[in-house]
Amino acid sequence: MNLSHLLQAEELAEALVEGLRRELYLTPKPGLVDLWDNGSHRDLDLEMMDASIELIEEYQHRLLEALRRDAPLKTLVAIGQDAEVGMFKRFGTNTHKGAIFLCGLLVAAQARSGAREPAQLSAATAELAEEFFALGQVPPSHGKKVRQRFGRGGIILEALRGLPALFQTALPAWRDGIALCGDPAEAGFFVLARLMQQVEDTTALHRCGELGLARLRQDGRFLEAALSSGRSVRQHLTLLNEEYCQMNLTMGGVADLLGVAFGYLEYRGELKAEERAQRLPGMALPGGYVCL
Ligand SMILES: CC(C)(COP(=O)(O)OP(=O)(O)OC[C@H]1O[C@@H](n2cnc3c(N)ncnc32)[C@H](O[C@H]2O[C@H](COP(=O)(O)OP(=O)(O)OP(=O)(O)O)[C@@H](O)[C@H]2O)[C@@H]1O)[C@@H](O)C(=O)NCCC(=O)NCCS
Ligand SMILES: Nc1ncnc2[nH]cnc12
Repeated sequence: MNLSHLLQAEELAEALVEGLRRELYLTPKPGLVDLWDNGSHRDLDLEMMDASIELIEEYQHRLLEALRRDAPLKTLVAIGQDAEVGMFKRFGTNTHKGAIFLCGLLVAAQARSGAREPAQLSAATAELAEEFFALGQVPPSHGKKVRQRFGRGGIILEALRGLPALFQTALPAWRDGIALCGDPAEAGFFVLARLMQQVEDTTALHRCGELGLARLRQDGRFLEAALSSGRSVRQHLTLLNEEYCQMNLTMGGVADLLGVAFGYLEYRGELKAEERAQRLPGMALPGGYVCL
């Protein structure tokens, strides 16, 4: 394995873990676990999600170690599957199932390709995903049921297309959000709003069917419009959270992609640069995350 590619992959892995934390602490988020509540998740809480991110950090170390010794793809897959099983055993539920896969794919694609630009990494990710899915069957899952029932692609199509939600939705959304709101914290919500409009979230579909997905789209559009016109969205997000809890609606796929997007922006130096420019106060949260 090329040493400089490997170093890039190590940096990316570290940034992705940071990104997942940033997603978790972004508050308020409808239906999702955040600093204020557990959203529509009776089986999750903040402490558990924090511990789950630590588990992803350990998983990334194992993955990087395998990449260092040029292990074949089937070994990387086994490490990912092991992390997935370990997560379920430890927490009794799926905390970051999508994130394990997305982070593993991105880190391995970065190590393989040494991609410098998003478009290159997207292409390398698509290529790796194709090899990955050619290796074997995905076990029965909520996502599988949803793909069969609603004909939606979920995380698998997302990966095979080279993560357009990250490279074509979230990255431009961050830059648009910064240009419009001039504030990294608000720009984070801007990314959330765009992802809600674009992602075929199989968690939302599994829980609430097409109506659930349509609801994400509609609320994402409203949020984007509100943020674009400079309105504060906090109160509205809090109301949405109450409604999502009543409907049992959530958006685990959007959450994972948001975390991965924050991580990738961090890796590219775009996130910290904006925060420094704004001189955001370091909060009493690990890593100085911002709670709105
Ligand atoms: C390929 C696999 C990841 C399997 O995917 P599949 O879709 O078949 O399985 P799911 O169980 O549905 O898991 C996919 C998770 O991905 C997230 N997600 C959903 N939609 C999208 C999307 N459009 N784009 C990206 N990501 C998406 C989502 O994860 C989040 O939600 C989780 C909670 O989901 P769920 O368990 O359904 O939740 P509840 O409704 O709460 O369930 P109940 O408690 O009510 O029962 C949460 O964990 C978030 O992370 C989907 O869950 C995979 O199996 C695989 O092959 N893995 C290989 C291992 C690996 O990573 N290898 C290394 C790669 S090199
Ligand atoms: N904040 C969050 N709440 C619920 N599920 C998630 N999966 C990833 N992040 C999540």
